Amino acid sequence: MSCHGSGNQSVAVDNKIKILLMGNPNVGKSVIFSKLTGVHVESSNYTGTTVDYTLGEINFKDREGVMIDVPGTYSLEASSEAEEVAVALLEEGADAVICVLDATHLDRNLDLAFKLKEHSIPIIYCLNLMDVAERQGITIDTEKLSKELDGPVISTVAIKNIGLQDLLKKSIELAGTARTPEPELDDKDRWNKINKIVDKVQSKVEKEPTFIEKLENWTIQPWPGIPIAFLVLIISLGVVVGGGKGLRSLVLLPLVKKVIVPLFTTIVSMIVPAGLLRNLLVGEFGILIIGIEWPFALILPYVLLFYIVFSFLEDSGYLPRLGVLADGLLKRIGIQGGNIIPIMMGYGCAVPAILGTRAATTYKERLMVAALVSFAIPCASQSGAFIALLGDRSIAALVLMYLISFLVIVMVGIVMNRVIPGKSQPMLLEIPNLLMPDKSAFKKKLKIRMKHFLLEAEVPMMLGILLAAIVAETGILDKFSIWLGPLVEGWLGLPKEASLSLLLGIIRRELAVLPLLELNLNTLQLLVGSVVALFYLPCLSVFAVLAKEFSLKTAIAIGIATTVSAFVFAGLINQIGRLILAIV
Ligand SMILES: Nc1nc2c(ncn2[C@@H]2O[C@H](COP(=O)(O)OP(=O)(O)OP(=O)(O)O)[C@@H](O)[C@H]2O)c(=O)[nH]1
Ligand SMILES: [Mg+2]
Repeated sequence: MSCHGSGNQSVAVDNKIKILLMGNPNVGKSVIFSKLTGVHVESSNYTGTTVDYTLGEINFKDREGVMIDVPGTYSLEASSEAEEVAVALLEEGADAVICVLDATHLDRNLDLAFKLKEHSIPIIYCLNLMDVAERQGITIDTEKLSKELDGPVISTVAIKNIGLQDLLKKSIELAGTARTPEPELDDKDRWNKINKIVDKVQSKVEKEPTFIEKLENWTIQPWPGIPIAFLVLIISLGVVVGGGKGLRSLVLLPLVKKVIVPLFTTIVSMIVPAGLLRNLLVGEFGILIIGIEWPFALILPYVLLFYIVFSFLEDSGYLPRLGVLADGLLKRIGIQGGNIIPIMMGYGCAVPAILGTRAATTYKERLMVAALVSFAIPCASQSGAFIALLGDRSIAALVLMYLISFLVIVMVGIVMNRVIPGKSQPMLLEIPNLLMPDKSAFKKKLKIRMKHFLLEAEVPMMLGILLAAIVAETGILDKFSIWLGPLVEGWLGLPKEASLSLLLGIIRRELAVLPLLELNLNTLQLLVGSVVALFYLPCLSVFAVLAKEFSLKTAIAIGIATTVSAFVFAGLINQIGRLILAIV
């Protein structure tokens, strides 16, 4: 059983042992949870991966219980929505708390441990990331630590499943026992106590820094961090764009065009008589022709490669380092460097990116990041469509489109920073250790993301294509085109058939791009069409998540703002482009 919570709802669990997994962000709680309950939850090497709780069942011998993966928190004074969830869960009570400690940052982690001690729930301390601590020359005497904390301490390497069964056993044994809450200490006393404990239990041998440790330092300083960031960007783009193009033109397109499409056409022509139904199936916009080619041969390779690269960057711990380097730039538009993670996530899909903003410390920042992501950041499917559309004709046009997107992000950021009341607050941007991504976790993550893409994107895409086939076959498209003529043909300089993009773009963002593939456009028209698609309406799922996380009014306001921008910017590019072409 698994259950994902949302916000403030209470977790009622009848007669079962209830164990909370708590700790600072990025200490391995979600990995421990997934291994002990068998319920997969996302883990990543940065703070704030888990922004809501998940419930899973645990069994040990004949005892049954539930475990709850709680969002990471530094203190028990909630400073973000994700932390609010953590505090609410603790206040609701449990039979035991597993306090997960990062063995490489014992002092900082003990701060939360002492805060938990002020509650009466029994605590089991899980000293995780012991492999990384060892790599860094850190040894911790767990027996001494256990004495100091007056509770069991179990050392673990969660990703290798080391120590987790012991942890579960101890937690179940201790669940429900009584513990006297300890008095609250003021900050100074608490830190004195923590420092004394760390001195007693921890020893560190100074070693010559390893290459990874050197890289850890290099990647957060402007030199050589910025050149490294560019290198990472170029390699990532090479893999996604180059690899995607190769996969598409060498494997998928020939397979679809030479094998699947002729096969379907032959079968359908044999069974279905010529007419509307046959056209819907295998005609110009046939669901069995375009419905297979667009999602599987054009979009899928880019989405797959994007998630391979992104998941690698995510699990290696590199993304927050980019946040440090971009902090200065992002601060100018009123957001902290840590928000680079939801922004980068937006290049995959805006939905998890908007949910990820729950880790931001102020409402203003949450709203700004969510709006930026909905505004001008193309999702992976849309990028795939752009590469398919522009990449083959003109790489310069493709680069120009991403530059426009970047410029608009900066402009929108500056405007929102002025208009939205409130201030952004310094956000604790913790820099994780650089880690080699765990293979099995990586594979699982990729599988889940691709499954999600197939269900959430491919199905609506095929429905959109069916709609396209219907409007094209029934003549509705012609009427729609006449109606939109002044806008599409006059202002944007596109052929009237491009109206189909506007119609389908309501369903999914990449569907605002793909119909343009069939229209023989010149490079300027391609760029104009792409810019319309870039800003056009957020897709339905993004609209829904904006309404849920903020309000319907906010979702509508963002939708109107992006759509108006789509026509204004694209039209201006068309008019200016024509002027330039006329002069040249
Ligand atoms: N090397 C190593 N990596 C680990 C270990 N435990 C977890 N990790 C990695 O540490 C990172 C953080 O793990 P998560 O489980 O996402 O951390 P979390 O505590 O749930 O973080 P939040 O959800 O942000 O609070 C991931 O990249 C894990 O693969 C471990 O024992 N050793
Ligand atoms: Mg987590």
